[in-house]
Amino acid sequence: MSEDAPLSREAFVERLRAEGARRYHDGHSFHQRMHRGELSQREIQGWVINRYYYQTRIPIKDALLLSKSEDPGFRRLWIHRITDHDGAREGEGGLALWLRLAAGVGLDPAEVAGLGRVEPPVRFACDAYVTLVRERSLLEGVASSLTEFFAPDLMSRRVAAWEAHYPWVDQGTLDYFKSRVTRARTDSHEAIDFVTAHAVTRAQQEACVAALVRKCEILWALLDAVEKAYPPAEKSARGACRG
Ligand SMILES: O=C(O)c1cc(C(=O)O)c2c(n1)C(=O)C(=O)c1cc(C(=O)O)[nH]c1-2
Repeated sequence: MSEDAPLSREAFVERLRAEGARRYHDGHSFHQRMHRGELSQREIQGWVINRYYYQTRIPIKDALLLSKSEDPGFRRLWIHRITDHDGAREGEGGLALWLRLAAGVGLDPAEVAGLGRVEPPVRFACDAYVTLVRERSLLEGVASSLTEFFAPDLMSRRVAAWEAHYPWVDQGTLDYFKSRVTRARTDSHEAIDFVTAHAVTRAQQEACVAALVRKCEILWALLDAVEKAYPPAEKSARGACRG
């Protein structure tokens, strides 16, 4: 078989799964420490403040994706992703739920919504996701959303860890993650169907893998920046002694 022959659907899906699984941010030390219950309230708050910026970029990148499609069928399929985050009315949707989570970890939701405490490298990483979707093809943009393939397991682990290890969190505010488990599963299946139907050449398949890899790098860079800005307590104490 020629090197340029397209992979079968099965082999292509397996390749995406393997590349994503190796790089997904569930393996990042910040998430691992979160799951082991090792984060302080300040570290959790830092994550919530900064991840909110990621959440705000999602409906913007989905609007860009919609604008790239000539197909009403695709637009009908995809458009709910904007309302999922923005809600059908003020106070509804994923962004509102995230702000409830912010209150649940002891933050002022209005301050989080103001984005004034977002670290510059977090902005840079999240904006890179929007840029990727703006500058690459519709197919690559959809492929970059395939990290959601891995999100349901991570969110389930996160809910279990927060319930077990962070009793000071208002547990009623974990609804965002609970609601995303099913949603992310459906969304990623829609995206995989689209990608496998439209990546018909080997070059297109490779471009999809590359977009997914870049998205994993973006999510990883976000956590690197959070970890740097909110170091573990003993590390910051040691830093303070030296300083
Ligand atoms: O908490 C997470 O670890 C996580 C990861 C991801 C992801 O893998 O991209 C998303 C989300 N959350 C999320 O809440 C979300 O709405 C979402 C949309 C997308 C996307 O690329 O379209 N990813 C994610």
